[in-house]
Amino acid sequence: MARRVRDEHERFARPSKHGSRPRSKQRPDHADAVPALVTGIDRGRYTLVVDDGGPDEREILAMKARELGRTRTVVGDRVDVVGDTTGHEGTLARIVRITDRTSTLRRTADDTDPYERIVVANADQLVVVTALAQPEPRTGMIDRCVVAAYDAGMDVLLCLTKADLASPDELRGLYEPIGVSVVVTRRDSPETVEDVRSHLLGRTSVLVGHSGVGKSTLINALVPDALRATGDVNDVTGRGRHTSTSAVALRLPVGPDSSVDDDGHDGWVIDTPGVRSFGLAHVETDHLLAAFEDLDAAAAECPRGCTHAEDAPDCALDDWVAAADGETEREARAARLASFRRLLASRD
Ligand SMILES: Nc1nc2c(ncn2[C@@H]2O[C@H](COP(=O)(O)OP(=O)(O)OP(=O)(O)O)[C@@H](O)[C@H]2O)c(=O)[nH]1
Ligand SMILES: [Zn+2]
Repeated sequence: MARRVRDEHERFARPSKHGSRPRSKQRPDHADAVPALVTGIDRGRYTLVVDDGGPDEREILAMKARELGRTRTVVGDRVDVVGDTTGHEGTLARIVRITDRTSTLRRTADDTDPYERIVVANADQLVVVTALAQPEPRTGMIDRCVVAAYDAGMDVLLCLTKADLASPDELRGLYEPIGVSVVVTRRDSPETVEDVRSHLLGRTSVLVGHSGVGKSTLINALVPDALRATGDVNDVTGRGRHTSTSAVALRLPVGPDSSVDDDGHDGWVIDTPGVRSFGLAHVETDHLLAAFEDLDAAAAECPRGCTHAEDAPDCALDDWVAAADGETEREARAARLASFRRLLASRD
C-alpha cells in the first residue's frame, strides 16, 4: 500500500499535458499543513490527534481533501492537514497527504467482506487476545493472526485471559518457540494488567480477539477512559456489543507502576471491534518465511519454486532438521518447522 500511496502522489506531481504552469499553481504543496495521527473514522469523518504528546495536543475532526482521490486512509495513518486545525466545535480540517506507512496490517476479502482491506497502518505489534476458557482457545485463529502480523512485519503478543479458569502452559509451549511473546491475565488481578501494559508502553499495538474473550475488560483496565462496552453479548441481536465497528486508537496511560520507563511515549492501543477474522490469501510464502530467520537461511537450498509444505519434494527444510547436532537440537528444529508449516497451511 505504501507503494500505491506514493504512486498516487507522483501522479499529482506529474506536469500536465496542457502546458507547463508552475507546479505550485496546479497543486499547492500546503506548506502550512500540520502533521496528525488518525485515531478514528466514522462515515467519512476522521478523528485526528494533532501535536501528539506535545503541549498543544488536541483532537480535531477532518475530511479527506478531494485531491487524495480514492486513496484510503486508515486508523494509525500519519497525515498532513490544512484548514482550521484548532479543533474548536464545528470546525472541519482537510487531510491533504498520507505519510508512507511503516507497516500495513491487512486482511483478504472473505465471505463477510468482499474487499481486501488495510485494517491498521503503522502499528508495530499485534496483540491476540485469547481466553484460556469460555470460550475455548482456538489455535487456528491464533495461527491466522500470527501469519497476518508476521506478513505485516509486526511482533505478536499473545494475551491469554481468564487464567483463573485454565492453565496457559500448553499455549505458551506452542507459541513462545516461534517468537511470540506471551502474557497471562485474570480479571481479579490488577498486577496482570500492569504486566500487559509493560509490553505496550512506547509502542502502537493492535488488539484483536473474538467476542467474549475479555478484550473489552482488558482495554478498560488499561485505558480507564476507553469505556468499551463489556458483558455477555446476545449473538442474535448483537446487543451489548460496542456500536462502533471500525478501529479506534486509544492513548495508553503510563499506569501506576512508576518503575516503568516514562520517556514521554506512553503508546497507543488500537481496538478493532469489526475484525472477526483474518483472510490470508494475500500472504506470500516468502514473506512468512522471512519471519523465521533460521528456516529462511536453510530454504536457500530448496529446489526452485519449492512450496516448503509437508509434501514438497526435496524441501531443504527437512534436511535442515535431519542435519541438527544432537537429539535436543533436532527436536527444536522439528518443532519450528512444524509450526512454520502449520502457519503456512492456515492460509487456505
Ligand atoms: N472468569 C473470568 N471471566 C472474565 C475475565 N475477564 C473477563 N471475563 C468475563 O468474560 C465476559 C466477556 O468479557 P468482555 O470483556 O465483554 O469480552 P470481549 O472480548 O470484549 O467481548 P465482546 O464485548 O463481545 O467483544 C464477561 O462476562 C467478563 O466479565 C477473567 O479474567 N476471568
Ligand atoms: Zn522448501
